[in-house]
Amino acid sequence: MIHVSIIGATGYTGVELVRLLGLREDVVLDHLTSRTYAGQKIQHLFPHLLGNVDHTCEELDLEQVTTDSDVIFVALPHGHALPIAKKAKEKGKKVIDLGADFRLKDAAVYEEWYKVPHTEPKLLEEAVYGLPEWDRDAIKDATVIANPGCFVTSILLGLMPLMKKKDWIVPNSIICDSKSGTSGAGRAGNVANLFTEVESSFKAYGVAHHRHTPEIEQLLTQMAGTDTMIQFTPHLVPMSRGILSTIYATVTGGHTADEIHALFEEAYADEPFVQVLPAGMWPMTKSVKGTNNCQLGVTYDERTGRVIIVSVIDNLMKGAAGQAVQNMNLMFGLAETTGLQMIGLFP
Ligand SMILES: NC(=O)C1=CN([C@@H]2O[C@H](COP(=O)(O)OP(=O)(O)OC[C@H]3O[C@@H](n4cnc5c(N)ncnc54)[C@H](OP(=O)(O)O)[C@@H]3O)[C@@H](O)[C@H]2O)C=CC1
Ligand SMILES: CC(=O)N[C@@H](CCC(=O)OP(=O)(O)O)C(=O)O
Repeated sequence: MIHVSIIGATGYTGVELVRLLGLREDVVLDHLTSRTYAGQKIQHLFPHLLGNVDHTCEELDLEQVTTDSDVIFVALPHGHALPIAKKAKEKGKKVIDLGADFRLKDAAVYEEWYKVPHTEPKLLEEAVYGLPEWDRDAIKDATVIANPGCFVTSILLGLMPLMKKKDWIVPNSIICDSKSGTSGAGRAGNVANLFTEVESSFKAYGVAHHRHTPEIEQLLTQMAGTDTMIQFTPHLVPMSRGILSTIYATVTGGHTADEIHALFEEAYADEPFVQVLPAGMWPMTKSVKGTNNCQLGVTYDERTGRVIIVSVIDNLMKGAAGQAVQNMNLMFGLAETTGLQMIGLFP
């Protein structure tokens, strides 16, 4: 049995973790924490859990949580995972942080983009970036996992086969244009995410300064082995879940559309959660809703010399809770797909 606590269980990613873990026979949910809803039953706050998860939300008692649980999922705003990971490490327990506190390897870069001091530089050094398709062996041995950002996951999976080839694309030619549903912004009240503001509308935000930019560049640089800079623009679209990223890059000479498509098919042939669509097919967010899947469409435009990749994920699943559970499975020596194999909803 794996003993689990979820810190921030009443947020969108926290409650998605409850959905994924609540009925697993190999998992015991010890503590579900929330400041606002402490003392209330989670199934009354979220009726989709009725009859399945009978826990009452609690204030965080860090001593208790790190005594009782083998692994602690932290689903809090950035900055808040640092003391939790410190205590868990002292007690020999594992942490999976869904936020950004352990993603950027350089504490100064984290402080510049997130505007909070990084108080755990040693843990940051030890933390493993939790993208299984990139380095699942490192995840198996990790004690602190930095679960990747949602936009970041869609973009990294879209570019990884090409980056690993080192010289198939011009590194600084990459443009990532991403669209997210509003659950990406979390559950906390915010005027910009009101139905009246979002409905029938579509807008760009964070243009030229979104905080996922350094995270994407850090991983692409590792994959390619050369400094890589990208242009990243996120957009907000009126849907609850889902991310669609359209990625463009200039291809170096001599590669054909068939060759590039074959590269993607081969790279992901054994990956349980990445599906490369047949040439000429393009993915849609609806196909991955509620699943841990990433679907990719890819082509090469010989006229412009650019590769075009379209990548879709569910931001709360492969972009957050699903990927976090995939990481937990790896850390505990389970089949990576445990509790995560599902077909999407349609329509
Ligand atoms: N939404 C998404 O698609 C994704 C989110 N993430 C990351 O996951 C983390 C959680 O995101 P999400 O679930 O969307 O966020 P939500 O805003 O939906 O939930 C946040 C949770 O944290 C608690 N919380 C909020 N503020 C504080 C605080 N100051 N101190 C302690 N607890 C607090 C809230 O409950 P209460 O206030 O009652 O304590 C709530 O349970 C964030 O770091 C986010 O960046 C990562 C990938 C995708
Ligand atoms: C639509 C929306 O607002 N999305 C969020 C990104 C999702 C998120 O929570 O950020 P992390 O993945 O880094 O944790 C944003 O742009 O800030």
